[in-house]
Amino acid sequence: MPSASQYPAPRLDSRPAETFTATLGDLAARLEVAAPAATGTVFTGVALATDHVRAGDLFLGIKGAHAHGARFAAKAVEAGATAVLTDADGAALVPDGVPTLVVDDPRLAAGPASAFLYRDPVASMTSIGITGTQGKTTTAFYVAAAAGMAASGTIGSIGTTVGDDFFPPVLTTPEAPELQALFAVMREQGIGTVAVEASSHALVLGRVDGFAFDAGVFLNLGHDHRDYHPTQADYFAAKALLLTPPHAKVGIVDIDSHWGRVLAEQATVPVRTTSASGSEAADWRAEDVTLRAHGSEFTIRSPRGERVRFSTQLTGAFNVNNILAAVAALAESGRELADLAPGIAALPSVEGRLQRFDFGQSFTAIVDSAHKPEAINAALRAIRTTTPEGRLIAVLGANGNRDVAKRRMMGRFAAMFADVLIITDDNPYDDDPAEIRASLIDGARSSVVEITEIADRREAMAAAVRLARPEDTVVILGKGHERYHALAGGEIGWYDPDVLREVIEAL
Ligand SMILES: CC(=O)N[C@H]1[C@@H](OP(=O)(O)OP(=O)(O)OC[C@H]2O[C@@H](n3ccc(=O)[nH]c3=O)[C@H](O)[C@@H]2O)O[C@H](CO)[C@@H](O)[C@@H]1O[C@H](C)C(=O)N[C@@H](C)C(=O)N[C@H](CCC(=O)O)C(=O)O
Ligand SMILES: Nc1ncnc2c1ncn2[C@@H]1O[C@H](COP(=O)(O)OP(=O)(O)OP(=O)(O)O)[C@@H](O)[C@H]1O
Repeated sequence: MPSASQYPAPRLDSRPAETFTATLGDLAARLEVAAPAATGTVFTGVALATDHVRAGDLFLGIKGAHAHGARFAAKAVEAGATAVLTDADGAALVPDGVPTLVVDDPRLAAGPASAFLYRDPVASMTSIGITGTQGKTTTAFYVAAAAGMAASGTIGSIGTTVGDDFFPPVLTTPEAPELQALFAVMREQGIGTVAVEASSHALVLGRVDGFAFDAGVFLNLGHDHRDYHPTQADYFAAKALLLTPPHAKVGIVDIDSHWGRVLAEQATVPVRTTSASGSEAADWRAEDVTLRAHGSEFTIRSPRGERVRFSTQLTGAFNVNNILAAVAALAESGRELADLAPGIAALPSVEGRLQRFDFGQSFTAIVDSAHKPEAINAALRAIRTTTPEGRLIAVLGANGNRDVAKRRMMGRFAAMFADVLIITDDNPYDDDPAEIRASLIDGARSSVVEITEIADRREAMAAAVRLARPEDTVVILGKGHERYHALAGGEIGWYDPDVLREVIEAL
């Protein structure tokens, strides 16, 4: 059987095939800044990291947390950059004779400059931006499925899809030069709809500047992703940026949570609200919801009173919220509600999101990417409520080099739902793996649960499948779509579904 552990080699380049050209003078006019001396200098691409520079690029010298990017201008020119865009401090670092355009804030110019070079590619398609602590990836795939997968694109933590083509992920939301280049590739491929996960980092760092999404979706706000944001208010403000002009033409806000209701009041773009819990105040509602182990069925009611029955093969009440948001975003961007149901019903799974596998085993086997407390809570609750029979056997680890304070809580949430918990390693990097496992076990002890510690991830998965009876569910948490296992000695290739298949076949 071919291994699923290799990303399919992209058939496309991550930059458009057509050569786009612009001059520094034209760009200065577009950005409304003083023209540089070398106005006629031509550039054909944009890059903000020397590793990404191709011949003919404009290199963006941006002040970062560690260094001023303009320090690397000489390296960028060596790699083929024809010009540099930077601020006044950066200009002093650029070698003499290199054509340089000076702006106040080069990071904020990255989006507009890239969109300008590629002739505003996203304008030719329906674009949906999605933010929230949980559900971005799933909602992006629902948008693409509803609009027709073959003519849709998604950009997010699983990577970038362009119809059937695929690019592995670098960041959840790529930096603006890569994002705009991907939009240009999508335009060349005839993509009609694109769904983009907008992380809070991306919103703050201007990665989605330079264009307006047709609709910006806000799903929810938890505590899981706070490392970069000092307070919850700061985290909320970052997410709320998506619903601030010029980022989105209309905002779709899920008001089933506190922060959604706050945002619906505060957003400065026109807002349409959604609710899957029967809120009369919502413009878009899900009604008559039936949840099953293998998905759900419900009716979506539009603000105009239309009612269309939807179904999904994906588990979890939260997916009703995700579908409602995806559907409202597309419908508010001009799609017919009734046309959206077949694609949603046909979506078989989203990679690593409560993904079920049938390798011929008698029990239910699931792989899920949950690696933070709230996501573990949501995933295991969804399995437990829709599969009350049988035992839930969960395999759990925690990443090293981050989230130290969250490990006990991860163990605690897992133990609330699992009958058997197998604690193992999940990207320990150079942290002490035994210490990570001890924190998880410490948190899990607050509930009565059978806990086994098996450091080796493959052995842990093998133990889980050996324990499982036909009525049981085995869930492998943490990696989902990831293709690596990061150990102290370095990363090794790893794909949980492949290992799961191997340990099941060895039964
Ligand atoms: C915290 C954060 O977001 N950092 C971003 C920031 O890095 P930085 O400020 O540390 O950059 P720096 O090291 O000081 O370098 C300054 C500049 O010099 C450039 N440089 C540096 C060295 C060199 O040899 N050549 C070169 O060109 C860098 O590309 C950069 O433009 O600017 C860089 C590019 O300008 C980003 O790539 C980098 O994202 C890093 C890779 C990152 O890991 N970001 C993560 C945290 C992130 O954005 N995550 C979110 C999801 C979060 C979530 O789901 O919770 C995401 O959207 O992926
Ligand atoms: N609307 C939602 N509300 C609460 N939990 C959700 C929601 N949607 C998905 N989840 C849970 O969060 C997990 C991650 O979902 P998904 O990958 O779609 O979110 P994400 O925002 O893209 O997260 P990440 O950036 O970590 O990949 C799912 O497996 C599920 O357990």
